[in-house]
Amino acid sequence: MVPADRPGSSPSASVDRSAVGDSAPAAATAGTSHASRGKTFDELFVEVAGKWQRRESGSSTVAALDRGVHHLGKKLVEEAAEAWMAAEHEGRERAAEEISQLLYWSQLMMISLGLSLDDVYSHL
Ligand SMILES: N=c1c2ncn([C@@H]3O[C@H](COP(=O)(O)OP(=O)(O)OP(=O)(O)O)[C@@H](O)[C@H]3O)c2ncn1[C@@H]1O[C@H](COP(=O)(O)O)[C@@H](O)[C@H]1O
Repeated sequence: MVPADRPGSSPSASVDRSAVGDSAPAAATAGTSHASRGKTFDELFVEVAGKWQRRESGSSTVAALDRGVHHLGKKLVEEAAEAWMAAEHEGRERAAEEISQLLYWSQLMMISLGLSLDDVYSHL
């Protein structure tokens, strides 16, 4: 469980409304060329942040966020290592799959800390 005094410790505190509120339909329709091959980073963020905000039952995202930053950090490192190994030994397709999981766990860490997409994009 995330400590109560940690930023983003509650669903309402963890989600930037600009990321999941009225912008959700726009995010879902933007970049429709991605529709046939998965989702964009922004679309996934809106989806998982919304699940956390609603405390959606049965969501593995909510269960993972409930375990807190330490768990998320371990998953982040695990997926980074798997992405590295896949890149060196398993080919581009497997590397792409592992990198997608790295992006997912990065998003969960962002949500746990109450970081918005813009908070991160401002450093790019
Ligand atoms: N994109 C992802 C995603 N990427 C990775 N993962 C999780 O990361 C784990 C990594 O898989 P690995 O193969 O490395 O590990 P594993 O051995 O299978 O599982 P572990 O033992 O590591 O838990 C997966 O088992 C998932 O739990 C994801 N879980 C969910 N999503 C998406 O997030 C959205 C919300 O999902 P739910 O919260 O489950 O509804 C949906 O669009 C999902 O597709």
